[in-house]
Parts: sequence; structure tokens; C-alpha cells
Amino acid sequence: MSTQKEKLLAVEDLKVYFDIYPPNSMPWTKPQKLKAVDGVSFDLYAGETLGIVGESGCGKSTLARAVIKMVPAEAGKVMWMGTDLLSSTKKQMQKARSDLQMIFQDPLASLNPRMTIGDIISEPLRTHYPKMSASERKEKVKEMMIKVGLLPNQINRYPHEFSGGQCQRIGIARALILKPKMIICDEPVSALDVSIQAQIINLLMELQEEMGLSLIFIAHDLSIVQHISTRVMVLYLGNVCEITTSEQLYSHPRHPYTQALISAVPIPDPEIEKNKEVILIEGDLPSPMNPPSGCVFRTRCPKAQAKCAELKPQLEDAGNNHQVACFYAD
Ligand SMILES: Nc1ncnc2c1ncn2[C@@H]1O[C@H](COP(=O)(O)OP(=O)(O)OP(=O)(O)O)[C@@H](O)[C@H]1O
Repeated sequence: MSTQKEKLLAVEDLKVYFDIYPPNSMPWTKPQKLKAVDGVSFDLYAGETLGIVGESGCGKSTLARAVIKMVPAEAGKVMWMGTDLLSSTKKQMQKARSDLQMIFQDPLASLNPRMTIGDIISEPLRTHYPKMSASERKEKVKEMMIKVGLLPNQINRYPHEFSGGQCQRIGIARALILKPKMIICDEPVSALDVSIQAQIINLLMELQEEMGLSLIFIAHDLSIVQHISTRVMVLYLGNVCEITTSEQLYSHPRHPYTQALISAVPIPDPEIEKNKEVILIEGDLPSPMNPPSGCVFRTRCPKAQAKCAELKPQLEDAGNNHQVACFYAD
């Protein structure tokens, strides 16, 4: 069970707000706050994959970037193996960075077009081990290229000479070269063809097993998240609705938002697919600059009551490794 494993990461009440200036505003106009992440808490255990799902704009990427301090947080804690990264010194952060890596959505755009792939993959080694000899670096890069399914004789080629799937393999090699403990994968396969998606997902799962990695896996595709994740966290408008094991989430979703999301996942059996009920979520996603009071999902929720407008439901333990933030959860 995940709870018996070493806790690597504990995110506590993390808030990320962006200052937004209205169009044609004056220099003295005060910015409005866009609440991209509004009090998110979760843990990550050694060797597990935590999937993060939710519709576009719910704060998945911002949350991931705030964890590794790529965007500044307004409040909260990001405890990495006992140290709060948000209040850590530059030196502590640099040390933690070698354990925390990220893979991005657009594989080609995330690689510097002017650098050879050998230089791209070895860049973290040059930063973290400046005294390492060039020949040792090259050896390590070649080893890593083989591990991710690239040919080592392509070390002097440039990113534009590779396909999207190969570019993502280069991104994975760069993320793995320092032998990190955790990798945040921000929609790593969304920009790839379906057949290539499966290859990259399988590669990530093999490498995770071999290197004992923990993954945070962000994706729109709920079937992919179900396949790869140990546990899944559902976000809505910068808030966590539900966290549980992948199995529980897909077989017994308890939050009305999750129930709607899961009901839309296609089922391979045509008979079951034909007869299943898809729950439609009415209305548009509210603006994160002016989120609803109380429960942020209440304006679109079929179960909303007066209480939902007054109080914000907190994530509560519902047993069976299941946490739900809803007063009327199933
Ligand atoms: N740098 C920024 N400045 C202002 N607003 C931002 C910035 N980055 C993100 N946002 C806003 O924060 C909210 C959350 O965005 P984010 O990209 O984290 O969502 P997401 O769930 O990852 O979406 P997607 O699935 O489309 O990538 C959105 O309303 C977005 O417009």
C-alpha cells in the first residue's frame, strides 16, 4: 500500500495566484487575482505514479510548475523529503532540483534547436557536476540514449532531425540523466500520434520500474491516466475534488464532477458502451478570477444545496484510501 512507503513529497495548502490587469488599465489600476491553484494538498510516495486530471484551465500545469518553483506560489508548503522548497535557499533548491525533473508537452519546442542532442541530454550533468570530464559525460549520455531507445551514433544530430516521439525520448533522457527520484510529466504524450503515445507510456513505465522513479502524470486522457497511475487526483478550478487509487476512482467515483468525467470515458465493449449513461456537466467553467463562493463546482453540480454556497467542502477521508471534497458525495 502506498501509505507504507516513504513519503517523498507533501504539498500543503498550495496557492498560486496570477496578477491580471484589465485591458486598457491605468498604471495605478490594481491587478485582479486569478486563482489558478487555490489551496491544494497532496502527498507523493516513493515509486508511485500520481495522475492529475481535470478540464483545461483547472490548474494542472500551474500546480506542477509551482511544485518545482518554476512559478512562484502565493502561500503553502512544498515539503520535499522534509525540506520546504518554497522557503529553501538557492543551494538547497539546486540540490533538490537534481532529484526533481520535468518532461513537457511539446517535445520539439522544449528542446533547444541550436544544440545537438548530446549537448541537450548532458546539460544537467554540466550544471550539477561541472568537474565531470567530457568523455565521462559522453559515455553517460550514450548509455542513457540506449536506455530510452535512441541510437547512440545520433548523438551529434539536432532536434529537428527527429520525429515527435523521438524528441520526447530525448526529453526523457535529459530528465533521467541525473537519476532523479521524481519526474513530473506534463501531458507528455498529448502532442503525439496514438501509436507513439503507447510507446512513450510503456517506456516511462519500464523506466519507472527499473529506476524506482515516482511520477506525477498530468493528462487530459482519462484512459491513459488510469493505465499508468497508482493514485489519481481530480482538480476543478484550482481545487482538489477527489484523490484515491486509480482502481477506486474508476470503479467508485464519489464526487459529482469525477462521476461526470468518468462517465465520458469510452468503454471498449460496444454493448456496455451503447447502454451506459453519460453525465453531462451543464454550463461553462467559471472564471478563476471570480470563482463561486463555497464549493467551486456548485454552479454546475446536480447535487448542489444551499450549504454548498456557504461553506467550502474540505478533502475528507472516506475510507478505502479515498478522499473526497463534497458534502453530498456518494
Ligand atoms: N502565466 C500566467 N499568467 C496568467 N494566468 C495564467 C498563467 N498561467 C496560467 N494561467 C491561468 O491559470 C489557469 C490555470 O492554467 P493551467 O495552464 O495551469 O491549466 P491546465 O489545467 O494545465 O490547462 P491545460 O489542460 O489546458 O494545459 C488558467 O485560467 C490560465 O489561463
